[in-house]
Amino acid sequence: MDGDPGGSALRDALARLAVAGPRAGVHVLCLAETEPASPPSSVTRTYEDACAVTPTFRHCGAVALLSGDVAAGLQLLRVAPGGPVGPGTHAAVKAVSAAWAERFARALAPLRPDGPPGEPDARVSAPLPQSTRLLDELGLARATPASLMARWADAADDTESLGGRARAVLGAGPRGPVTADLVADGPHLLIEGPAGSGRTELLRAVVASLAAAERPDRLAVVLLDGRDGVGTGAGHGEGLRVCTDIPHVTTHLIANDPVRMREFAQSLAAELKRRAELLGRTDFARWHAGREVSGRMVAQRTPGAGDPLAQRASAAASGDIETPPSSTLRLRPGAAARQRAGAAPPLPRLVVVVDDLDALVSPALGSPGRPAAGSVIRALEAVAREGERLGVHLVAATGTGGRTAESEPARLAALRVVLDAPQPGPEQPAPGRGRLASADGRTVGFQGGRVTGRIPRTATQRPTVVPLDWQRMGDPPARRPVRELGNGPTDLALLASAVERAAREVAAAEVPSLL
Ligand SMILES: Nc1ncnc2c1ncn2[C@@H]1O[C@H](COP(=O)(O)OP(=O)(O)OP(=O)(O)O)[C@@H](O)[C@H]1O
Repeated sequence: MDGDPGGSALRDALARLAVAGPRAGVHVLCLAETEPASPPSSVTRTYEDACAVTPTFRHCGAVALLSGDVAAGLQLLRVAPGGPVGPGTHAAVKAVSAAWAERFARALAPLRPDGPPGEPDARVSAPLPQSTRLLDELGLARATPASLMARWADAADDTESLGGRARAVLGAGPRGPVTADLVADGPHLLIEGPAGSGRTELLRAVVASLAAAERPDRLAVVLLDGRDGVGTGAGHGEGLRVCTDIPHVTTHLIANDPVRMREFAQSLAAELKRRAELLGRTDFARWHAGREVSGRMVAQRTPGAGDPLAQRASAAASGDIETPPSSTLRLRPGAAARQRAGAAPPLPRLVVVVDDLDALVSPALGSPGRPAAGSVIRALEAVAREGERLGVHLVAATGTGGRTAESEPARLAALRVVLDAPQPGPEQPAPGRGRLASADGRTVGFQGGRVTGRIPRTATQRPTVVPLDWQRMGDPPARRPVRELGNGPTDLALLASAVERAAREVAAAEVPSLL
């Protein structure tokens, strides 16, 4: 491979795999210039040479030899502590070019070990970028309905997140995208940061990435802007309203109208009660597990169209009956249509996303929503306390300090993000720089993924030259600031449109609004 421009990158990528391989289940570890079907002695010699250069090879369970002028032959070997224990599978990778080797190396290079800190491989990490696009972190630079549907299909098979995935990608971390899994590590997430630190943008990224990870009839999103900053010149912009084109978003409330705020609080409390009654003594995940097993039997017992009692029992079992305070049982919007169609209504996960929680906890004197802020907070407190069992998650952003820290939504958040104060200046990172901490003490830094930026104008991107140490040869390609189209659609709009088309394609049932 000497003289091959892809060779050094490939060699470095393989050296990284020597560290990551056994954990990642990958055993392509050793690069060598051997002839296909080399005698065992030469294989052993090659292995010893490779171990002399990269001692970590010795700890690996298998070795791949790439042979021929441009590494066209691939041989997998099992390795015992003393060296290879005989030839393994042969494969021919025909007509492999230097460009292929480069692409292969680049594809392998971002693989990182996933071990606890303190182990030698935890050192392998890249510096955080100054800014990043969320779509790049999601691997959806060209968001298409097909790519989203593939993710949703994958989520349906995920036994770790029964009833729906709630996995938010926050941005770029030192070892790839940083994810907050509300099911595995939540249930709730609190984002703290001073004004201008990128809290609202991070909430938008959470909504966008939740939508990319799960279909809209398995995960619904409710948005609440705790402060009506639109038009105040406070730079608050559109708040969470820009997310309302995403089909997962069923409800958007701005805390400036006491009547609607009280209605929202009642409706959210009623939703918790409906879920509690529906689930009985089980919890959200187990309820879904049971339904998946008994799905066929339930389908066979669909009640007759002319039997109101049987219909009512079925609606109660499926959660379609609105719960008291109303003493009359009333089908929720959309429930009648679903019954006519014979489709089982979903019990989706619900994520309540709140911006400016502090403005609800301590509403400013004279703010229009002040009279009803208490009722909204009480409903959010109920979500914080009971949400885990009911499949309802809270993601809230707040300023630092003040009374919010003592509120239940803040106290009961197992996942916490702290954002840095914005730093002015061209060399400083963009807003959105912060750390994610989980309840088990793990902390990871990240640069938040921007989602309301304009789609980049790739045609005007020029090549960038970056000096690189040989130890960093396996890093992903250097990132550089993207130039945005001044008037094009935002990444969020691009994603929302693809999500909308994907939702239509999979015929996702609509989840009713809380308002
Ligand atoms: N991850 C990011 N990458 C690039 N720019 C960002 C990022 N996050 C935020 N910004 C920019 O920083 C500015 C402030 O962001 P944002 O409104 O989200 O902050 P905030 O903490 O909600 O503050 P405020 O509530 O005062 O508006 C906006 O101009 C936004 O476009």
